[in-house]
Amino acid sequence: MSFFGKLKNRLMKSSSKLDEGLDAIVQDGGEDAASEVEAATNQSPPPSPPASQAPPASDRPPELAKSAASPQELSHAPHPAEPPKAEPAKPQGGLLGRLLGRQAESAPVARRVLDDDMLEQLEELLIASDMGVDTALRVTANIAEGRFGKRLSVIEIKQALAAEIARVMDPVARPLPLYSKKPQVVLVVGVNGSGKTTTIGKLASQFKAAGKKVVIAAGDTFRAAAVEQLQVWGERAGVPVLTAPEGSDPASLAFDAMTKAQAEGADLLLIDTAGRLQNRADLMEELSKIVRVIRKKDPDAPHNTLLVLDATTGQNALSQVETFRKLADVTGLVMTKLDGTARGGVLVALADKFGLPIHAIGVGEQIDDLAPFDPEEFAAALTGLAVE
Ligand SMILES: Nc1nc2c(ncn2[C@@H]2O[C@H](COP(=O)(O)OP(=O)(O)OP(=O)(O)O)[C@@H](O)[C@H]2O)c(=O)[nH]1
Repeated sequence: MSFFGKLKNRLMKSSSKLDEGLDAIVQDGGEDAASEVEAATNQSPPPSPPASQAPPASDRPPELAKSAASPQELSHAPHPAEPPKAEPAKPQGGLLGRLLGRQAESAPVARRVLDDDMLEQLEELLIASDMGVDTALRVTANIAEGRFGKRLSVIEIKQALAAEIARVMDPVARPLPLYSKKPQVVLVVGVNGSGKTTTIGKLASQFKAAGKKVVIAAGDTFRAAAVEQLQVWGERAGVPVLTAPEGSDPASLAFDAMTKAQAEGADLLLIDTAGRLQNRADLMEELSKIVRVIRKKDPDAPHNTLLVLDATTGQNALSQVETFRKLADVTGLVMTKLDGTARGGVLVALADKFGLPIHAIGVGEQIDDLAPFDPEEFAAALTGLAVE
């Protein structure tokens, strides 16, 4: 199954929440437009990205190019600002109905005038989906522009919402940059349980599969279980994992790993770190010592500092970004566990508030459940617009 298919299926909780909420908002104060011949389905194509911001297909990583809608599909998609064209209803009356020349009436499509009341309900729905107050207000204000006072169907609102979400997310959708520098050092930070180890395993395996030589340093030396878990991932990926005795200095392990990676001509060195936020001063010192030590070997290292966030923590992810930006020079984000959470909206809030690159998202525990972040796919999946 394509990653888009997985994303769509696994974001069901978030999208069904928005789906149902939008349905309820339109029904509440909506009028049935039974006279309009329009297919009552939410299976419309994903909205086209805003023309000014859509990246050319050639700029996308191959994984995304594969899963994104084809140019033909996109060219058939209605512009988010325009209501979709009415499609002739298919005869549904069954054999007898057709023999008798009768057709089932096409299901009526509810519409509602976009007024202040409806905008307020929309804001509340977006806030409930973890988009945060500021972002929810901005998104609804932009949806209202050019549509205020118009009668909208659920599909039209979803298309407008998806287009707006994609517009917010587009500037932050950046795959992990790869440099010619060897080894490229990637420091991975985040609270315990956010998915650092799993993300390192997935990244290692994907880069290895792409022909890169990868070394992993199990820098959370305080948790034997974390080290063991990383070893399992390393074995799976066929990547060496450097470990140190429990309780030993992670900076010294990072130094050894850097030495090994340089000696072996590795392309990538992934360094896991501890995530104990209980004592921020200790953690800050630990992280800055790792950085100091690896800079003795390469003054530009680490080349990336990835903050791994767990989507199920919702708004808490925002405060984690604030905290870790103080502890380390965070250069990009990875959001894990987007599967099975109703809190996917937090990614929109993160993009809107911090503008940090979102390099990848995780939608499961398997090795291939990590992919570059695609704003249009995400927006379509989150709003429930996506189709196979
Ligand atoms: N459903 C789902 N689970 C995930 C995802 N990423 C990680 N997990 C699970 O989340 C749990 C914690 O992940 P870890 O990778 O151990 O997190 P960590 O940040 O390394 O945690 P510590 O080792 O405690 O520091 C594990 O059970 C993973 O299998 C994801 O994208 N989706």
